[in-house]
Amino acid sequence: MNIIPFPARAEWPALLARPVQSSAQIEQVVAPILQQVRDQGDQALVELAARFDKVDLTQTGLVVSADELAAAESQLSDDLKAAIRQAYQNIRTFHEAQKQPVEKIETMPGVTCWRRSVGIEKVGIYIPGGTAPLFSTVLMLGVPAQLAGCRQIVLCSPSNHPAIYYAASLVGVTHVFRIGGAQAIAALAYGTESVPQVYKIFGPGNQYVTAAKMLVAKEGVAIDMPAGPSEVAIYADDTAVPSFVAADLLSQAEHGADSQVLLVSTSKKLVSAVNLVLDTQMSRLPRRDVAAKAIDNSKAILVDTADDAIDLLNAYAAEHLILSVADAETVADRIVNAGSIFLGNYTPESAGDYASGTNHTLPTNGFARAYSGVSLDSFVKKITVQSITPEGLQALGPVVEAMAEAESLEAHKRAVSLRLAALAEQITEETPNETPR
Ligand SMILES: NC(=O)c1ccc[n+]([C@@H]2O[C@H](COP(=O)([O-])OP(=O)(O)OC[C@H]3O[C@@H](n4cnc5c(N)ncnc54)[C@H](O)[C@@H]3O)[C@@H](O)[C@H]2O)c1
Ligand SMILES: N[C@H](CO)Cc1c[nH]c[nH+]1
Ligand SMILES: [Zn+2]
Repeated sequence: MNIIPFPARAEWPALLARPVQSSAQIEQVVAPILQQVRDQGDQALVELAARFDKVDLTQTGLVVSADELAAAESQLSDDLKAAIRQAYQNIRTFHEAQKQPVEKIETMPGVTCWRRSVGIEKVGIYIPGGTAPLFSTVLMLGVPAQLAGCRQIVLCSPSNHPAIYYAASLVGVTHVFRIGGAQAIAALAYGTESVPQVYKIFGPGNQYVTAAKMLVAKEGVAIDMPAGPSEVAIYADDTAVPSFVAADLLSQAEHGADSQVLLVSTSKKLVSAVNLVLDTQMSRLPRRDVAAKAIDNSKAILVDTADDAIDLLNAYAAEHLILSVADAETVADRIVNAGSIFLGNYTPESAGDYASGTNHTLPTNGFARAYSGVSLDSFVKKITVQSITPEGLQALGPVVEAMAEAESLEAHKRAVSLRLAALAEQITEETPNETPR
């Protein structure tokens, strides 16, 4: 990996930029795909699958049948099924704990407000499968969808790996389609003869998938967030183990040539040791060509102080941030921009990718400055409810009347005034006339 001395702040934006195509370039490819699916529906999906995925959907069909889903179980080893079930359980436990009890709040006597969480009725989950069948993503999206009570969970993936189908059954997916890329996002956004239109689209994917999500979001379909090519930043000092650091860097580099990894350290010795093992480890990877390209896009940055490292990491806003430093928890408290943080030498990023319980669908390309990763909340809407007693309205009404009048919204004011007048009349009727003696 290229070793770079601590750069001047003016150089940070260029240095920390991800190796992705510009949005204008990628939209030129993706926009016509979206339009084709919108115009031609299923026929476009068949044509685009042949062009980009080299599959003939007229032979296999677009829809994955209930029988195919059920057959997946017998195609997996018992060990893999047990691992998937354990991951399912951990992810479920972590996401279930995100449920919040309904709390009714009295803002004034007689004025009560609360929020109800309601699962989004129809959601689409995209499962990447171009270069690797990411069945772990089925758990990451399906578990919170299931816990939220989403009624329709529509899964699209270009991969037909049985583990995707096995995990889909575990999380209660309702529809499965053999489609990938921008065309799958378009099908979920607009609907086709076979694919139901959904209200919100979730899931990671390559640059085409991510650009398609961003484009359909402009047209009113909700999306989780931009979750593009994977990345990791590692902040390591002399307490880090070079072979662990190298393995963590390669774990995200092997996702794709457009991935990026970053090593930040105050120790030249550590960086050199990591670089040495990195080459050896990389040469043994089946996906070494992909990883090597990602490593070419990557950097090791030498910093003078911990403060510089923390500033740089906050500016980078990594999808994943590993802190392999002596005081990892203290450093973590000072991180304000990251998708997910991994503390200490024995918390590999892969644990979060598969099975610790946290969600691996995370913002990339600096979007962690403003977005969170997927959680249970991503799959629910919060509906606010309020209830006001007559006494409550007598106290609150004049506040609303004064504000409505100042905004020149007479009907708003009247909606309160009429009720206050009716209450005043009732009170007069109910009060017995006092006869003077
Ligand atoms: N941020 C996250 O949370 C997260 C999680 C998991 C994976 N990822 C990332 O997801 C990505 C998965 O990418 P992938 O490619 O393996 O699978 P993918 O399923 O995202 O994309 C494959 C699809 O891309 C389309 N495609 C390929 N080349 C194209 C072209 N030239 N023009 C138009 N469309 C084209 C094809 O239709 C294909 O089906 C990786 O970059 C990985 O790092 C991110
Ligand atoms: N690292 C990916 C998120 O960027 C998630 C993943 C799935 N499988 C392996 N890794
Ligand atoms: Zn990964």
